[in-house]
Amino acid sequence: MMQQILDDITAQMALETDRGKVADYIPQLAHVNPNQFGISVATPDGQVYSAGDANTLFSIQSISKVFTLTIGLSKLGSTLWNHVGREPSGDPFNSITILEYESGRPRNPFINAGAIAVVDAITMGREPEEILDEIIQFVHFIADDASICFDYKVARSEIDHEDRNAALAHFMKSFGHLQYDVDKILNTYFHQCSIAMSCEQLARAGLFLVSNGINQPTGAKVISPQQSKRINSLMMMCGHYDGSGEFAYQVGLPGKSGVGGGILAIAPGKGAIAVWSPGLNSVGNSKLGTKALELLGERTGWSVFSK
Ligand SMILES: NC(=O)CC[C@H](N)C(=O)O
Repeated sequence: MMQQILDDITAQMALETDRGKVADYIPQLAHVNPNQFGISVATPDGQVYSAGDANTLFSIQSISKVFTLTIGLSKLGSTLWNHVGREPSGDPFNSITILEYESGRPRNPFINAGAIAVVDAITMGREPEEILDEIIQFVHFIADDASICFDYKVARSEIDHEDRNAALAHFMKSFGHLQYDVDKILNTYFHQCSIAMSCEQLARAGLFLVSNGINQPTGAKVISPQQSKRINSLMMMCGHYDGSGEFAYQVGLPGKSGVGGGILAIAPGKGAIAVWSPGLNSVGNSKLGTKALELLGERTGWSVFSK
């Protein structure tokens, strides 16, 4: 049944001619072939269903912000919210405007400024290498896969074109809102965004958010039930930036997108869905990925707003 749904969606996506636009402000991502599409669903009973290019590695980009938020919440608990807010911004992911009105405190952990503030919060005096080691080990733990690694070419490409993110970070620092060296924080941030994963790996990594903080197939206790619920609610409200309302309306699931064209969506109690197609819509979210999740929602009835 699930396999059939994924095969049907993949066949339908192959017919799409308008596939969106690959992110080119990170030159290394501009080389990715836009004709690719993959989808995987991991369920708490340990099954993984896949179709299309589900084993191809892609740059998870902002989906990594879910992982650093999880690390931040487990390390700092509710004091994390001294560093970052939890309201939707209604602005693009790299916008600077509200930062000035709100004294350098980013609206939420999923816009770039908020994710940079989370990196600052979890730095705790350490060098980027140490924090990155913690982040990648955490990803290995939740995905139950030690082969996952950074894509250093993508990270380098972002460092070479860092102006906007550097502006956000310096602006926050000018308000006293970042504690550590901006270059080091950005170095960590760009590497976390460069992590390369397949849909299968990403769907498995999302399983802890399906089952109240526990990855059921491995038994790994990742985070408390309350924190898991809260991460899901942040994904619902803020995971697609200024496209979050539309995504909630069309799909009805907590989700987090990245400019690499991936989306991780969580159907609590049912499954984690990872979808990837590199072409983006006008607000920087995967065009076919969003469409595929709409179709999946229709076929499965997996929306947190329906029964
Ligand atoms: N939306 C995204 O995926 C943005 C992440 C990207 N690394 C950036 O900072 O611009």
